[in-house]
Amino acid sequence: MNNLTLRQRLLILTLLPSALITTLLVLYFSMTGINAIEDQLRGKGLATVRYLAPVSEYGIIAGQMDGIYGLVQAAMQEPGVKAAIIVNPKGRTLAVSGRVSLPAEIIRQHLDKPALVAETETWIAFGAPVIRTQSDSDPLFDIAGLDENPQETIGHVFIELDKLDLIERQRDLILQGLIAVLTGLGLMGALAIAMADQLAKPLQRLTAAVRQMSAGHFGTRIPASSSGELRILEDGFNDMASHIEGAHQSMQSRIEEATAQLVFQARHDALTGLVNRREFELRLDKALANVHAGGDEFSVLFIDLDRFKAVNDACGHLAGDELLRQIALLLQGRLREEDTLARLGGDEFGIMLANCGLIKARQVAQDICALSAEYRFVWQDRIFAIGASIGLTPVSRDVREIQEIFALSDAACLRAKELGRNQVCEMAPATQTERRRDRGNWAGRLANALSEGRLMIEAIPLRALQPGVPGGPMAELSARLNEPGQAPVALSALIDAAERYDMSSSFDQHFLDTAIRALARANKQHMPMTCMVPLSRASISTPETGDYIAARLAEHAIQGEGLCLMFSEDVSTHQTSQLIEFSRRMRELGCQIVLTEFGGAISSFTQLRTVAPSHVRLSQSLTRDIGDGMTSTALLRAILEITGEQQIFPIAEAVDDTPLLEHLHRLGIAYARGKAVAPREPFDAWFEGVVMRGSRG
Ligand SMILES: Nc1nc2c(ncn2[C@@H]2O[C@H](COP(=O)(O)OP(=O)(O)OP(=O)(O)O)[C@@H](O)[C@H]2O)c(=O)[nH]1
Repeated sequence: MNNLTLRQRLLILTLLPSALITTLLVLYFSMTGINAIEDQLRGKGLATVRYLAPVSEYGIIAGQMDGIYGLVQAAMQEPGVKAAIIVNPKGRTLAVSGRVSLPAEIIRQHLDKPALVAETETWIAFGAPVIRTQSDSDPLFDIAGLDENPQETIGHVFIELDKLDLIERQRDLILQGLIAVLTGLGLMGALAIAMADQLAKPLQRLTAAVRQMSAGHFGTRIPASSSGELRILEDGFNDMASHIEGAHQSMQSRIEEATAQLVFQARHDALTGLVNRREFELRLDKALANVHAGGDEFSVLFIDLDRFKAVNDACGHLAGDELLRQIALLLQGRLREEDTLARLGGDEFGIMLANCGLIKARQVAQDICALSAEYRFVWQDRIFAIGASIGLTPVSRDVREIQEIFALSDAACLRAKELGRNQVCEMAPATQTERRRDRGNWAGRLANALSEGRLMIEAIPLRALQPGVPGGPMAELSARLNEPGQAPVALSALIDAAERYDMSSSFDQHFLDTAIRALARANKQHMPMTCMVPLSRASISTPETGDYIAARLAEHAIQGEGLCLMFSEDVSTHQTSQLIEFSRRMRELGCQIVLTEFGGAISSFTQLRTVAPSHVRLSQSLTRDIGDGMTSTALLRAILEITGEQQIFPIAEAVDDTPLLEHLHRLGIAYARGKAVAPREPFDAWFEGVVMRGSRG
């Protein structure tokens, strides 16, 4: 019963009792009808013999066989009579008509009065005595003995009635009963269905509408077509649905607004509203792919403002921010719609000049130089002159990946600074021949640096800002290539070169060896220590990296505890499955994973679940504007909440001044690194001084 719908239940409840009552009533009336027909037949039989007996008297007494025969013939004319017999007192037949079924012993029996004498399924027989009655004429006939016995039985009459007619009528009666039952049931069924529909249909509509609503179709409404309480329910549902839909729509639009804002923030710089470095990289990537596909070549400008720090130092960061905003407008004014202007960080801007060769790009860069030189920044009663050092790179098919554009433009910009600022320097991508030569050069330089120990490993110390986070000496490993007579080469350029010339694994192994050796020594002395080792993209893809780490840990008989392997968020986005597998293996060894550049994009949050890092190093774009940037603070708070729930420690980088450090501490950031924490130093010096002797930090 529980599985039945409301309509079915209503139908059962109304139909079942009425069907029962109708059937009983019809049965009762049919049975009464059948009995009446039987009584009628009996009455008719008795009446016939009652009539036949006296009229036969004279014929029997007078022995007029013709008369008696005439009587039985006449009886046969009655409808339903199948046989008629007149017998003498001894049962001998005097006259008979029809097909007699009565047995002889019944015919021979003596009857006192008219009675039913026999009955089968197909016929019924009645008999009556023929009694001699005294009449006025009797003495004339002088029949002997009449006086003495006036009630003498002088014979019997019998008639047999056919019951077929009776059966037929009974059958008709039952059939009529059945028809009555079925008609009644049909009518009641139709009535019950109409009633059930009237009640159940609106309720079914309501149920379906509630289901639709709970499935998220908030526009669902039902026709308010019922009356009474059902109408109140329908109207109430529609009102409720309207309210829910309204609330949902306003919530949805707020979510969409917030999402759009987040997406915008993830792609734009909060201070200037320009696209940020990440978005700039994406657009460069797209444009480069287009060049490789035969599309237009383009040019890239890297701009580093000159003497910007002086504004900050003299008038504070608010003034510096205002200057950055004004410069953004100044630059934008010189560009076309199809060009992209981005703030890459600090006082650095990037420009992608669409469909623009070297000559045209040179002109734009010169114009920007001139504009920047002419520009004056006025803050309160002070006026500042700044300038722009610009690195220009024309991008052709010779460029293989955007890292090359960054390296070339960076180097060109640096050169412009070195040559006296406010000027344009160009760096064209290497041709195939130059590349081969360069490869030889770099490969040799890196190989020599590794074998001759000229690759200086440095420690960038970290400080725990919160009381509850794991403490102890902690440092991120970095490297610098020191070659005689050459400017030192920074880590990013080294990693770039190592990746480009397939030397990543030797490079990474050098880092790993340094860290694992130090961890083993610290372990022996029971000194706590954490080393964060940056690994290249290539290391993720090869299982050999995991094997190498496992082998080195085993060789020094230590667990991976204290060894944190660092990957940029970019690696985790593009090589997610490899990173998941790698981090699983590392966790088995007791090592931890650090994701860097975290929070620059929404995709970062997905990595938290898949990669399950122990630490995240926050994107500089999040902490740079923290002093006055409400958005960054809000974003940081959101990140802290999410990472806090998952026991992931956030690290802030480039923390160069004490106010920022204090601000981060107040916000709840777990660790910080930068000039305000401790300067970078050779790893060995840090290890001996901070870890082994505990003299600093
Ligand atoms: N006001 C403000 N200052 C910033 C922001 N981001 C970075 N800075 C500061 O900008 C300065 C950039 O340093 P530099 O490029 O060495 O300064 P500079 O005076 O332009 O030096 P040159 O490029 O050698 O001429 C640093 O002092 C940063 O602290 C920011 O968003 N707002």
